[in-house]
Amino acid sequence: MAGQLAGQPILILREGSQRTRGREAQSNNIMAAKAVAAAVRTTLGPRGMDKMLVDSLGDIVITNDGATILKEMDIEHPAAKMIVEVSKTQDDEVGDGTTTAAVLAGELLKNAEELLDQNVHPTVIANGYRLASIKAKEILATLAMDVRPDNRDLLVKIASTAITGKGAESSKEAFASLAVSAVLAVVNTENGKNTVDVDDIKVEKKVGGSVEGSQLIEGMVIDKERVHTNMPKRVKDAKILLLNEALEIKKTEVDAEISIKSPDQLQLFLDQEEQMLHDMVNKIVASGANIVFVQKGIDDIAQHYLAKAGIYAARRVKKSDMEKLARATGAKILTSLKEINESDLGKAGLVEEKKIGEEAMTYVTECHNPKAVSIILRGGTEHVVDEAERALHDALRVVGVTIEDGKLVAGGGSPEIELALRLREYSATLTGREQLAVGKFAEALEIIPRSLAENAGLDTINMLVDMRSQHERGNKTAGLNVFKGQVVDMLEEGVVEPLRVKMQAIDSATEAATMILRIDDVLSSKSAPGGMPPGGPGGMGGMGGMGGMEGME
Ligand SMILES: Nc1ncnc2c1ncn2[C@@H]1O[C@H](COP(=O)(O)OP(=O)(O)O)[C@@H](O)[C@H]1O
Ligand SMILES: [Mg+2]
Repeated sequence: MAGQLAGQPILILREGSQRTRGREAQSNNIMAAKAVAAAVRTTLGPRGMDKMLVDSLGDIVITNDGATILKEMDIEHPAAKMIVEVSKTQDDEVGDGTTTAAVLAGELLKNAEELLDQNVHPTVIANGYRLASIKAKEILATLAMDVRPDNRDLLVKIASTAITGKGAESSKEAFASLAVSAVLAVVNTENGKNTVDVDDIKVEKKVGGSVEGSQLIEGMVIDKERVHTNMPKRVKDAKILLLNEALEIKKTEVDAEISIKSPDQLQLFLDQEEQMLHDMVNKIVASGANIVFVQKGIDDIAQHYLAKAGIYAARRVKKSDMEKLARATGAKILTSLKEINESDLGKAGLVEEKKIGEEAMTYVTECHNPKAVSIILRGGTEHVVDEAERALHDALRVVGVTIEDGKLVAGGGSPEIELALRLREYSATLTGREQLAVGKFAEALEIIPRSLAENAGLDTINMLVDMRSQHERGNKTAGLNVFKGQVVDMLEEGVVEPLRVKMQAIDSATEAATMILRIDDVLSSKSAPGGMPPGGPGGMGGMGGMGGMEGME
């Protein structure tokens, strides 16, 4: 890269660096971002298709979830990565609407390009988009309806909308109801404000059975069995010790030498080891604990003594499970047996080993903290259980968000059509070129109902025209029944979503689109990972089994 000053070329970038500027840089970025959006667009809605993703090790993920698809795709192009970020932000903030956000961002950029072609300056477009998004959120707020935590039916509808088309289809109602019960169990109310942390809900996956066999347990379910068959299977009034230390003697270092000269000495050495283990167990017995969860290992001899003392013990318990057990039972996680205190023990009414299918698990119920709940997720194969888990995640998050905000909107493309209509009216009140940008923003929103129709194999133009005319007549919740191919009232259909999902989708899509638009210079050093690939625009590495880049317009 060389500039020209008094005939003397000035090198400002290291040799081998790449640089694209101006309109070319914009086109590159927009094309890459659009390609990513197009890749997930066919999954949108209840009748969207699934993607099969194959990673470099041959592991397969089959999913309909936008955030998961984009996360698994090995994307290199920097602008394309920004679209991936959009869906990640959406997932972090609200847990649903990840495809919507990415698709909307792609469409905003596509429409911006049309304006760029008409020589509208990117800054003007970005400003117009910003104005439009503020207005859109204002209008959206007026479309929202109140929902109270005790309106269980409505919450079930929200959960069920979130999981429509996500593999849990056959048992949608039961699954949605399970999600609602779980979330209601963990709601925190402080000063009249509800908060939900879905991490309080422990999801334990178990392959086998069917999704309908999934169940809610009031308490913790730990995927571990007791270590010794002589231990009790069922312990009432459990006093629980959580230990992050191995109940083992640290093995002597390989190069340390112990010189044992006679059989007596060896026996002495072994006796001593056994004594140390016995002492450890005695400390536990003295504390009054009758249940021990150990994050590390338990020596055979220690197991024997624990069983003799009538203590139920499980080993190699996951760190995250230890933390959840601590919260559920009020126990402290001890790092050493030295400082053991009765007050460090947790409490639960019942701890027992139960079988799920073939495998034994530990159930900790009637916990000290009644808000501890677990869901045991069943499904025929690993792929089914994994996709069910993603569906459950969406359901839990949307119900949680709705309980926190108390606001919902109709789905099925109805809010987007209404917003498009009203934004067009709003654009008429503006002057200058921002008006054009607001108009394009309105148009971009219609990509959502359009994709819902397209993915259902419906006549897109007819459906859109029908929806628009219903909204013009004041039916604000008219949307698409994708199964019947009719425009109907989405509230009556029970297709409802949290307000926050739509708000966030508009926010993050606008933000990413305007950020990409403002870039007019891409400098990438040769070796930087994630730099502009030599292939030029849309360079995406290893798309796995995605079948390349379909739907590039
Ligand atoms: N039964 C239904 N009928 C019509 N539209 C629906 C239905 N259920 C969900 N939708 C719509 O599908 C869209 C969400 O699709 P989804 O594939 O879950 O993508 P996202 O990742 O954006 O949540 C929303 O616009 C929602 O309103
Ligand atoms: Mg969804």
